[in-house]
Amino acid sequence: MKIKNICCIGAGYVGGPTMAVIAKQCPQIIITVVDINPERINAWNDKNLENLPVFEPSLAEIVNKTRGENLFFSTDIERAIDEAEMIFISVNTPTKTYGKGKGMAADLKYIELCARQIAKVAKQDKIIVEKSTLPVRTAEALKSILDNTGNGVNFQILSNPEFLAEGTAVQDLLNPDRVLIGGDVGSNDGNEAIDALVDIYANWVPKERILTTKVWSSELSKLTANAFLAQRVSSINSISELCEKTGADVNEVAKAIGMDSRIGPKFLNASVGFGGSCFQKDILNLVYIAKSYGLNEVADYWEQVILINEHQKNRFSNKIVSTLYNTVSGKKITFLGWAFKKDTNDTRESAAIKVANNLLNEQALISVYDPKVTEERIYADLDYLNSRSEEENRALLKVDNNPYEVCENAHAIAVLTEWDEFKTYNWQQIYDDMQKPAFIFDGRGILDMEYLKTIGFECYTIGKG
Ligand SMILES: NC(=O)c1ccc[n+]([C@@H]2O[C@H](COP(=O)([O-])OP(=O)(O)OC[C@H]3O[C@@H](n4cnc5c(N)ncnc54)[C@H](O)[C@@H]3O)[C@@H](O)[C@H]2O)c1
Ligand SMILES: O=c1ccn([C@@H]2O[C@H](COP(=O)(O)OP(=O)(O)O[C@H]3O[C@H](CO)[C@@H](O)[C@H](O)[C@H]3O)[C@@H](O)[C@H]2O)c(=O)[nH]1
Repeated sequence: MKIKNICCIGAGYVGGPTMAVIAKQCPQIIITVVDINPERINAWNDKNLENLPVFEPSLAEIVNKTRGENLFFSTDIERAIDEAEMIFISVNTPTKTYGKGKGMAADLKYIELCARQIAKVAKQDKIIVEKSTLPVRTAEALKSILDNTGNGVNFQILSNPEFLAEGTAVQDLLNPDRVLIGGDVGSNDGNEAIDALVDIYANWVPKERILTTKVWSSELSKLTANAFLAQRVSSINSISELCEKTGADVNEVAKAIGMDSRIGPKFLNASVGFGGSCFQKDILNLVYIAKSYGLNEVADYWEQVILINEHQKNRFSNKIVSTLYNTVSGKKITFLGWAFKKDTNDTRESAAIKVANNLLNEQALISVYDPKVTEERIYADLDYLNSRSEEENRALLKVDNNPYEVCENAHAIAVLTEWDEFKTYNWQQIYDDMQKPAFIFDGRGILDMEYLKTIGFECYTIGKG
């Protein structure tokens, strides 16, 4: 079966870039990305490409080329569902904030709403593709809703988890390490559905990189991949603390172990802690699933990855306070970076939020500069914590869009995101305009500390004794 019309429900960080790349690589397929949030859809349709809701290198060029040709963004969800032969579900699956599994399990209410809407509208057979990250065996629940509430049409459910990382989304989508497709491999209809999705990816992904599995393996592989990646970050971060005590250098340790081909060099950058919308949420979900099967040792093992990450963020803010003579009350501390990593405007679970909150609890005055994150977003992140009133957050934390002004009169600078531009600043000028001693805390290990010391900065880098 050759797919000619695709609908993607959810126009977020995954739905938008993923569909833009499929549209670019498959001009023969019409793709409509729909969302319940009209502001998001308007932003995707904005003539000014600067206003797209997701910033990713090269994304605007691809949207510019495909939008209005074979890529469409719309709020008319029913129509898009009706017209599509294949529907990707790419809605958010955040950690539950209420009820059973609160703070651990994935909240599947948005997924269920999608399933019910598809069931209501669909009048012809459809292939449903889970693009969102879901707990293992969600496909079963989806199938039950679709079959029991639908109009008697046949639904095939595939799991096709997305492995793109933000900041490199377009590159990752164009050149994925692998594409994973789980389906009902035991039935003809299941295999036909799998083949239809394989055919789409085969337009640009070499066949040997398209892996087909049972649905459950595919769903669980996504959670497992994120758990392994985050585990590497927590492992090196735990060693960073030991480096600081012993005089070892975490970069040297990372290089030395990474040259072992069994370990490999990637994902060994010590940092102020991992952020992003996925790692924490997906590991908590894995822990919850393990517990729900009574596998307490398995759950405890993975939970430790999160605990080390919390510790690393707290350790960084504690270091700032202790270095600044045990008080930051009334002192200006400048944050360079707020996004959870460079080359994205996404701030979900960014380490900067937790570090800021800790320092605000100590009555610090924080000023933030990030090249891509808006003031509105930064305040929304802080307000969401409910630690203090909105007025207090605005009084204690300021946002500045000039990197030099934001550092003026600061007692300390903290680097929270590894944006490349921070490396090329005129650090002498920044030093001259700061309070003395001028402290700098590099939470990302990107600055040339030897050079900064010659200027006169008092320097701290994570993992350097
Ligand atoms: N962000 C990433 O880098 C990434 C990578 C791989 C996988 N994932 C997974 O992909 C999924 C989506 O993540 P995201 O970052 O794109 O989330 P997001 O919050 O950016 O986007 C989700 C969108 O879905 C919309 N939505 C929710 N319910 C809807 C409904 N019933 N009908 C129509 N639209 C609806 C929301 O309005 C929102 O715009 C999650 O499961 C996530 O774990 C994310
Ligand atoms: O050596 C490293 C590597 C990463 N990080 C941090 O870890 C977080 C996550 O980074 P990254 O994995 O690059 O970005 P994400 O967009 O969160 O991507 C992860 O989460 C996605 C959502 O599930 C998956 O699709 C990707 O494969 C997976 O890498 C960020 O805060 C990074 O700064 C480190 O501190 N040190």
